[in-house]
Amino acid sequence: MSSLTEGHPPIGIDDINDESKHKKLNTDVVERESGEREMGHSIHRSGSRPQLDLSKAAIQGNFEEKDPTILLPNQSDDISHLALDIGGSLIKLVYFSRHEDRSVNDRRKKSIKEIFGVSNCNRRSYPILGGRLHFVKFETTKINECLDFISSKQLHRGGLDARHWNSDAPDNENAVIKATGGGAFKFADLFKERLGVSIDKEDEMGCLVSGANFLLKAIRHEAFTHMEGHKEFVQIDTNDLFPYLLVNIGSGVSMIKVDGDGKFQRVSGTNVGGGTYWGLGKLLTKCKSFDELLELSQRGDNRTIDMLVGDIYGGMDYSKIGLSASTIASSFGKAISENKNLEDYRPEDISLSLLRMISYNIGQIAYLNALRFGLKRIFFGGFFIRGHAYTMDTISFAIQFWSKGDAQAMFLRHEGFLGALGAFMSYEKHGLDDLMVHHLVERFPMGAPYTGGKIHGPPLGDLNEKASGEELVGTRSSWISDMADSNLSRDAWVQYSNSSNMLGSIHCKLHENVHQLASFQSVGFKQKISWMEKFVRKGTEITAPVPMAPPGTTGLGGFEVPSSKGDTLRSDASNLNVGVLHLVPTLEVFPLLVDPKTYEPNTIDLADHGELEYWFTVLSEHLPDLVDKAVASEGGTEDAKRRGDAFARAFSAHLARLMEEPAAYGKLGLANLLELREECLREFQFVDAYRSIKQRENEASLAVLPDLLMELDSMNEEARLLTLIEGVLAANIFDWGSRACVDLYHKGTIIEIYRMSRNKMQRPWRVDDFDLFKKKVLGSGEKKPHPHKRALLFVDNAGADVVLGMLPLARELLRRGTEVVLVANSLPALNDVTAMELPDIVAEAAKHCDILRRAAEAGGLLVDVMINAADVNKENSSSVPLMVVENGCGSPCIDLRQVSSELAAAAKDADLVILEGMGRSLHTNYNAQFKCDALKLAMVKNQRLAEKLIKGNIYDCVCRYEPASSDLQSSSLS
Ligand SMILES: Nc1ncnc2c1ncn2[C@@H]1O[C@H](COP(=O)(O)OP(=O)(O)O)[C@@H](O)[C@H]1O
Ligand SMILES: CC(C)(COP(=O)(O)O)[C@@H](O)C(=O)NCCC(=O)O
Ligand SMILES: [Mn+2]
Repeated sequence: MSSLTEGHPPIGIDDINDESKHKKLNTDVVERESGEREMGHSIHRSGSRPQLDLSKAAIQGNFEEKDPTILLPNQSDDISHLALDIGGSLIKLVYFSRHEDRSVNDRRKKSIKEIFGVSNCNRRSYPILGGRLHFVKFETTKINECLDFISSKQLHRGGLDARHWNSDAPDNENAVIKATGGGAFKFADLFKERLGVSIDKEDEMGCLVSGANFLLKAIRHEAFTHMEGHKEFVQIDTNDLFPYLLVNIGSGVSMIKVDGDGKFQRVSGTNVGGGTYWGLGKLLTKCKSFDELLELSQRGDNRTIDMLVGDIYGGMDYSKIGLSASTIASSFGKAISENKNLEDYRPEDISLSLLRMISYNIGQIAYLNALRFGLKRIFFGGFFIRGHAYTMDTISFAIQFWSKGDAQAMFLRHEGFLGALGAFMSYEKHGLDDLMVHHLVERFPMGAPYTGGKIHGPPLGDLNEKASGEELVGTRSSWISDMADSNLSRDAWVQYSNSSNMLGSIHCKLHENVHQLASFQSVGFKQKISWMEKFVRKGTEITAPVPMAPPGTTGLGGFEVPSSKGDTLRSDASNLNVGVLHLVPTLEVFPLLVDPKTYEPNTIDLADHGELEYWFTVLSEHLPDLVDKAVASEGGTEDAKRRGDAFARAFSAHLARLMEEPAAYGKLGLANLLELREECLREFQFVDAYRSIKQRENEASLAVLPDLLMELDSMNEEARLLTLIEGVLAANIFDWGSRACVDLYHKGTIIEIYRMSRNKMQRPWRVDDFDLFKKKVLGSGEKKPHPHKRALLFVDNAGADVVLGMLPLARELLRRGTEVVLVANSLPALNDVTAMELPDIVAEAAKHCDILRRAAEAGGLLVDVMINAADVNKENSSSVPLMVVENGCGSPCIDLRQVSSELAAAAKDADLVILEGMGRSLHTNYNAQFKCDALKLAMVKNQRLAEKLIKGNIYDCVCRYEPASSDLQSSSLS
């Protein structure tokens, strides 16, 4: 909007929301990209970072410069494109980064592709690229910082895919960057001079509109209303989006009537906008930054300076025309009658009066234009809004007031980035048009600062605080050598396996007492040695404390429950409200959902403040234990400790931010919080915090599995089915994410409780549809039902949960002729088993069980050297297959709107879904309805949830069976 307001005063604060704020701009940029460690997983939604190609790295420009840019000429980073919106006040930058498919050579995957016919080919003539969209802003007065940023990230070089995106740019010589805003004209020469690129100018209004249309169609929680402090996301019906009024409040204000994609008209505008507030505010209050000015307004009282209706009418309302005494009659009007100078007014009051004046005025003009064209919906964008509650409330109030509730003001989370996004969209064949809501996953990295693959402390103490870049960067020479020495992870693993064995044996000794006690007990009861007794004796292997870093080394004793910031300014919207958009074209909606439109994954609504506070406390209190596990999982090295601290600080900062504004990252549910924690661990390079715990639990469980299977085989089918379900429920107690369970582990009693609940599980369970399920599987009387064709078993935890619970159940289904697909996480989360780990577990189990062996062979799970999955299938055509697919996520919960394409393919022939565990079947999907039969199994390991959800107690069980909706109809008809 620079065309409306030229000649701005210098502006104080710069913001880089890319991954965080950094003072040391140039070096940070390179640092943060250098931290990639191979995760060893096929990554759908990872926070992984690419390795930098450091060859021929050289300092660009003057060596004596404080923060010289380091050029990595051979580093493509697969950056594909960059687009800019250079406004009067701020430069907005949207760039895309792509990562190569790093999927590992997973034998499971190959056979899955054969079986389900999943292919990597895209039907389009050009593919939608998987990758990430980043959003960054700079002050226009600091354009050089922006150029440095582009240059250090090599964004202007177009990367490998430049030709693909822009056929006019065969090489960097003629590189062209799409840009909009007045600065695209004003600074074109500077771009040519500094970066050697030409600016391709795009129409500003067109960009605003295409940016807004993209966001409204593709981002689930983009638009929201804000009234009296209450933020509510609006579900946009993409088929009923137009027409609407788009009001972009930048330096100046544009009002655009939007009738469709590319169909719009700028119908009005005003020169009294964001630039006016900031410019006038700066003169009147001597504020140094926009945020300071906004913060002042929060403590202001505009009545000291505004002339109110009451001031004119002697304290009375002017009720005849509907004006109350407190209505502003004239902004700043009191200043005329009082004999005061500027210094006599509080800057706080001035700022508030100015903010209200401008917001009301814009609201009123917007309303008049909506009225003029009969538009009911008004979307507000532009950085003037800055996610600021009071500004939004003021505008909403104005629209509500003037339209008498007829029109609605809505705001956009990517408020200021509409134009830049639109410019990005103007590249031909960007593929974004084809993206659907389920292809996009938004992540909120904290900006882990890397040097040479190491994270140097947390970047943030408080989100309003600037990152202390200094401590992150050593001298220039050490910085370069750090970069060259970035491959530390292998050594760390070797070190870890040695030290963990040693510590493990010490702990074994410490726990010998518990061990002995357990065996005495079993002798005392004079029970014959059953698999359970063996398992109890193996108990020390399971409950022994995990090797930990020496106490106190993580430097974090406890974590205060984050408290709301009260009336201070919310953290800068652009720092954390807008994340990095991951474009994952392989994600799909789970095809067995009855109605994906009304599906809501979360069971607990965190909009309830009491609920929010409770879960925040739970997560905060779990943090020290999690950090210990995470640090131990990386060998307890100094580097791991530092990262542990950094992770804890970053996650606490997330919690604090969300406590302050729960909807800051979109609609917040418990699943989002649990996933955020895992993502945050990954950002700080904790690949799998519970790796060794999972391993030892798997081993202990596999050792007793043959005996369990024998015991099961001695039962009749009715008793067996019940025992199997009991087994799943009881084994769900092995959960390292539950505070109560972790306490049981530490006391060494978890196995006792497991044994107890397994030996005498009390039916009826709190939710008990077992008889219904049994009827469906076994039939009643003479009538033998058809077996299910294919069952999807969403498995949960490693160890007993999967080995002694879900695998035996899978085996029973296989034996009855049902194909079984084990659905497991793509990435680790707590102690959940992953799809990568499952084939080895199955292979081990198959050694002692023919049913599992044949099925696993038929499913291509036992083929180490894949000959040809098709042949294997032919050979085993008599066996129903057991398969493993990844679910596409790395969280203890699952959002079925975004699952892997292989899961979606496997679901096509499935007629039974079994969801197991608290995360997948209670926190999420408890109320999900499926087109096929569904069984939800979990032990409730949290007292509050038990009370709330099932009016029961901790350790109560849920066995919820819901037949396919068509079955329901036929049974109600008969
Ligand atoms: N950190 C900031 N620095 C300057 N202005 C800011 C900042 N944050 C929000 N603003 C507000 O945003 C306005 C610029 O909004 P923007 O949408 O970027 O418009 P433009 O394209 O005209 O620069 C400023 O005039 C000011 O009111
Ligand atoms: C993280 C979990 C959902 C994992 O449970 P699972 O899905 O493994 O059964 C669960 O442990 C949980 O909700 N924990 C937090 C609550 C608590 O500590 O009581
Ligand atoms: Mn779990």
